Amino acid sequence: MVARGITGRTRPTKVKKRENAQKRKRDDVDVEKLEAAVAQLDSKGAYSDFTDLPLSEPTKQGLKASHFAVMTDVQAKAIPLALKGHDILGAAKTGSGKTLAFIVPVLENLYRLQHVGMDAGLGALIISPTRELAIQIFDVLVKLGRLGHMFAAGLVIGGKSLEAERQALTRMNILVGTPGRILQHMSQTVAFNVDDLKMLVLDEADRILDMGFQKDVDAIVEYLPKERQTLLFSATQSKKLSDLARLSLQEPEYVSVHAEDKSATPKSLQQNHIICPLEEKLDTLWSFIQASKKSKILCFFSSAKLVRFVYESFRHMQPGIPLLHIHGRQKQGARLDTTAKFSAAKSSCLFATDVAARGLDFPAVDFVIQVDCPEDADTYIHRVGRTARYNREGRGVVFLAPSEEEGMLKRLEAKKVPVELINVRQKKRQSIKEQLVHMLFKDPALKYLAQKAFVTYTKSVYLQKDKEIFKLKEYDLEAFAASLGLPGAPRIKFLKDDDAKKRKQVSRQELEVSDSSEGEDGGKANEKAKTVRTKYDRMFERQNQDILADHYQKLVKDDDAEGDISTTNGAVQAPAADDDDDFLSVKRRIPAESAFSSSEDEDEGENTGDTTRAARKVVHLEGASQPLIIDSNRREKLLKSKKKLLKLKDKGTKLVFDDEGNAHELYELEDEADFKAKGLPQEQQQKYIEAAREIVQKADVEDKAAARAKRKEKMRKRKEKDRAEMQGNVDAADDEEGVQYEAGDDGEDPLANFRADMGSSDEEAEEQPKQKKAKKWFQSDSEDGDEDEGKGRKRRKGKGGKDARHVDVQEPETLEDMEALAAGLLD
Ligand SMILES: Nc1ncnc2c1ncn2[C@@H]1O[C@H](COP(=O)(O)OP(=O)(O)OP(=O)(O)O)[C@@H](O)[C@H]1O
Repeated sequence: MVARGITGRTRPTKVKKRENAQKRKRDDVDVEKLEAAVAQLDSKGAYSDFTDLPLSEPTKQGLKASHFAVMTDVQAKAIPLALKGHDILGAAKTGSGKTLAFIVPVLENLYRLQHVGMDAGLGALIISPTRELAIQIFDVLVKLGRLGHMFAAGLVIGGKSLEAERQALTRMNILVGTPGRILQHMSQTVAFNVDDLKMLVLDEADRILDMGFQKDVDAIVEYLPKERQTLLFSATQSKKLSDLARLSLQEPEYVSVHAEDKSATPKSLQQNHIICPLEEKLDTLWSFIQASKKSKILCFFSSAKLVRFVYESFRHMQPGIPLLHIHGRQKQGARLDTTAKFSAAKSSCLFATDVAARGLDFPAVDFVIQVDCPEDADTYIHRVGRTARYNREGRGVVFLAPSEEEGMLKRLEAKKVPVELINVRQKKRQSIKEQLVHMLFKDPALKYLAQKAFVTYTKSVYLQKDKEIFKLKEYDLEAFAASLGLPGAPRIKFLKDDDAKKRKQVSRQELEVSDSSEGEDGGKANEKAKTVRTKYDRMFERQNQDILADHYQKLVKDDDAEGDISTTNGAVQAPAADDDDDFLSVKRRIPAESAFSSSEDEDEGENTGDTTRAARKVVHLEGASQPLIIDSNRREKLLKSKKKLLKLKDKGTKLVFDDEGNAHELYELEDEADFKAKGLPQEQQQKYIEAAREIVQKADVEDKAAARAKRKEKMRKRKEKDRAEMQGNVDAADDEEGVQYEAGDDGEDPLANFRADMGSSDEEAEEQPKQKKAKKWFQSDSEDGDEDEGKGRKRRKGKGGKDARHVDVQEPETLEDMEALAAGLLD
């Protein structure tokens, strides 16, 4: 047999061509003899050894080399039937050798058909529910066929390059794989030819045919020829007609070797159960492991997260036995590594999900501990079947919560599984709760894992079909969370949703009641209607909060936890109005700004339940007469801004100092007695006004004289300057020949006009450069915009000299100026 390991497990053949040809000749002779022998075979005969059966030389050699001599019951019954080409529905206890019961017929039937070589195509397809089991089957196939068989066998389980598998698939005669990957190749690999398939085998058939694989398996079967032999094997076989129809079984033979047995599990298996509340599971498991450090233990949990949490936390506590873990979310390499390690180990503890429950043949497992209750009796049987295999001894212990006991035992009894109650020695039970709390406190990742473990466990229980066993309300989830080291039970969305749905129903019913009883009890009904979810409830429901972040935990008051717990206790409660208030009244922390506050005091007494009032605070500012009340976010921010705070402080007062250096306010009130001694108030007022007027008049005369002197001086300077300029211009004109000033129509020099104006009035001449400014004062809006008129005025002025209506004025500076200006305008 050539095991062309599609997954890299290659065993190259170096048989020479000549030797091959000789072998084929020999095989042909063998096949003829074998066909005749099989035809003679009594399919229901009593055979005990493999040698009793008409098997090919290579198979015989393979069996011998693997030390398989005596057949197990299932092998003795199933192999003769299968050799004769019957479809088989085989059920036998765990560890009873079902694998050989289908591997031997596969090798033999294809051998007799000489379905071998590249051109033959796929002759047999073996489907397994898990990768690990597929690998195990492939190994048995290789082991048995390695001596002399010429088949090419392959393994397709995913996790490897699809392309590499494609290349090898076309040459395969026997293929082992998982449903998903097989279907992928059937639909995508063009050269994968299954048209001539002779045998289809389903190991753990009940699992492969159930909901999880239904679609894939149906699709695979569609690709296969109807004329084929089909073998189904499992420890827990269903005989559903619908399943048989789906697989086109033709008059199948039922091989149920242990159907008459008292027990559905191996006799060498000792089975017990203990009553263990959820919150005591980890303590009990830890104590058990501590007491069995030399054993090989396999522990089953209901979720991958729980497996990871227990593995990680127990590892931290150094149990003194090698720990391993396996679950479906691990990478293929890690899973294979773990199975190999556990198989090879003498003492070890493997934490696993049900991915390791079926078919895996770990040698010499001492204990199977079902820490989480299995979903049904079949799962129990498969799990516990990892020990006491092929007549070896083994022990199974299942932990049952008080609420699970009755239901589970009933199911086990119905399946003929004898389980005996034992007690845990309380003296030997160690509590690891404190250690877990400490570890979770130090390691947030572990805490997160614990939260996830809690949620997935709760979810798995919630989703269990058998409600006679799994009653979520009966578990103390708070205590369970505490036993994982968690400070409280994480809020669970599906419970919350469930709760919300129930609450909705309750409130709807209440509303209906209130509608019908309106008028009678309307007020009360309204009050009840208020208990419908608030926007905060809805807000929290919107979050993806399978697990809540810490700050949510703090924000969400205990009502949420109570909500969950109340569900578990069977009481459906609408949240109390107070709870909402609790959420709203999260106290605001106000930073102490010592630089600005001389004293601070919490105004707790003002807490009226209103958000802002609840956080009210009074701050006394230095230099402020009024205390500052902080009762809003805006005011809180104000405390941080020095600039804004300055505005709140009082303004300073201006002081004057007397000769002795004493400070006085600018306006100080006179002593009343002194004031009265000076006479009546009216007389004093009159006197004050007269004195003030005298001072003002005197000051006015002085001011006017000073202003006049200043003006005269200014005028004198200007005249001197103009005279000097005039003199300079004339000299320049005399010097420069050809430069003529253009005369007006009347022959006047334009500059002459200008000079004449200057000479006409000293005052006007003085203000000439300030014309524009003068205009500003007296020009009306209309004049300002009337450009044409201004031009016309200039024209008139240019032609006829000075405009009669035009008065050039200077900006008035004193009262006298104003008077002079007014007089000029009137003229
Ligand atoms: N005829 C035999 N003689 C000796 N050992 C055998 C024989 N048949 C099977 N065994 C051994 O018995 C063990 C269990 O076999 P196998 O895994 O086929 O059991 P199974 O019935 O498929 O169990 P499960 O239901 O758990 O899948 C294996 O270790 C196998 O090597």
